[in-house]
Amino acid sequence: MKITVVGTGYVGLVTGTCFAETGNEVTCVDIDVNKVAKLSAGQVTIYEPGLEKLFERNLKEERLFFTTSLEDGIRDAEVVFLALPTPPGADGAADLSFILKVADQLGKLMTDYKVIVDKSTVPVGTAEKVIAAIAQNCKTSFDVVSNPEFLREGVAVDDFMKPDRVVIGTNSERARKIMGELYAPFVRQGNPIIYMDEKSAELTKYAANSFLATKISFMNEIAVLCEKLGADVDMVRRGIGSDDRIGKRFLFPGIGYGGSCFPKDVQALVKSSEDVNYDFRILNAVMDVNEKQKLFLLPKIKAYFNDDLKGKHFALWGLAFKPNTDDIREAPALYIIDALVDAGATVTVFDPEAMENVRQIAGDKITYAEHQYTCLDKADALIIATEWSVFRTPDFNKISAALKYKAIFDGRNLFEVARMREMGYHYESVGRAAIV
Ligand SMILES: NC(=O)C1=CN([C@@H]2O[C@H](COP(=O)(O)OP(=O)(O)OC[C@H]3O[C@@H](n4cnc5c(N)ncnc54)[C@H](O)[C@@H]3O)[C@@H](O)[C@H]2O)C=CC1
Ligand SMILES: O=C(O)[C@H]1O[C@H](OP(=O)(O)OP(=O)(O)OC[C@H]2O[C@@H](n3ccc(=O)[nH]c3=O)[C@H](O)[C@@H]2O)[C@H](O)[C@@H](O)[C@@H]1O
Repeated sequence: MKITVVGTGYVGLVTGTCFAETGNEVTCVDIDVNKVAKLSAGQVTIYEPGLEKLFERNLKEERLFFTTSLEDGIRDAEVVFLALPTPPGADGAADLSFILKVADQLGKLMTDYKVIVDKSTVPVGTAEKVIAAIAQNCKTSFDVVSNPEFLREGVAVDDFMKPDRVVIGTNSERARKIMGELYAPFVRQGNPIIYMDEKSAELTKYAANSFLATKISFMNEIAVLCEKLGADVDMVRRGIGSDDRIGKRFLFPGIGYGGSCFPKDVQALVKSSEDVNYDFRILNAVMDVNEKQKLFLLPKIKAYFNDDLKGKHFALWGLAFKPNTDDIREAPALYIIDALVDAGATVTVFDPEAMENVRQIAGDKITYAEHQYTCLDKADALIIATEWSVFRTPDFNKISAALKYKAIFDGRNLFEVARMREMGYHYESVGRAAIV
């Protein structure tokens, strides 16, 4: 099938590449001229494990194309995916201007029937708005389908190629058939295509992200309680996660959730609720807990340095909002850096993939280390913000030799408390006994 993907960011590029991988001819459209030039020249523009191999193969075998021209991009396409930004507006509602602008352009350009797919995360009722925007000028028939994406960054290719489920929101038999054919290679017995109406599909996406964010904030509150009661959150996590009604995943406490979606999608669902006079109390609490959790380590760090961080120098391992991605959107590390600098401290950072993205926004406010151990030079203490696997079994001899104080503040509970005690570290983490 010939398809188009409009927007070649994290979702669009993975979507386009994976649909090419199942034999479709895919044209990706983006307004970012540099991005399109790099992609056309064979350079992948995001860090996603496993993407480069698929990308290169499909580019070489001429199933994957890139253009800045929407008109060229949609020509002869049966399906057009919109994988455009839906950032939070000033009031927290999802900003649909990117989507509706392209919908308007499509209405003017389309010359034959197409299925237009909302792949982006959009508020309930957006499909109707997209239909209206296209219909204003469109001379042909078309359908609009809601097909929310559930991939996680860092495992995006795997998540797309082996989805737990595919959600298709449409009342059009014609569109349903086309989408069923397109997704057939991705679904098997255990992970079906779930067909529903557009509004339910739109809400499913927000409900999924919001529930996952709720699990995280719940465990972060349990972690705070563990510290006050002298319990161990790792034990509690294992104790409750063994109940398959709760499940083992998304129960890891830390310094809060970041990324481009949980923060914006929880906020957008709260806003959508307010718009229909509903006060979504749980989600307001989820957001409040998460905001506070980002700086969970700061009081511990300040207490260790007698509430005076002026002139102190910190090594910070981890910048990306989570491991295996270069994405720093809403990364807790950025909030920690700001708090340390505001308190008069200096910071040297290291991250396996996200350094350039941080350098673009933080510039020379901080310093950047080429290696995780040179990051420790002249540091008073080490702070860990992202659980990259390369940080999980470090050379503690190098750490203790480099740090002025044998102090580690671990926002992702990487190390065993007992072991840190044995090695004589001052070790503080989230929801577990502090080693002082
Ligand atoms: N990043 C993720 O892990 C996931 C994101 N989503 C949703 O997918 C949507 C896209 O997210 P990302 O891919 O992360 O965004 P992104 O910001 O990485 O990519 C968006 C792309 O759209 C392009 N663009 C903007 N205006 C355009 C236009 N008029 N024509 C063509 N291209 C245009 C931008 O240049 C950019 O390359 C959002 O609604 C997001 O909530 C859903 C699931 C996962
Ligand atoms: O809509 C989206 O963009 C995507 O958002 C999340 O995926 P993602 O944000 O890429 O990353 P996650 O692995 O979900 O982690 C999100 C945040 O939660 C944090 N987290 C995750 C799990 C956990 O147990 N504890 C925890 O603090 C991570 O550190 C990270 O900051 C969802 O998991 C995807 O299903 C969804 O498609």
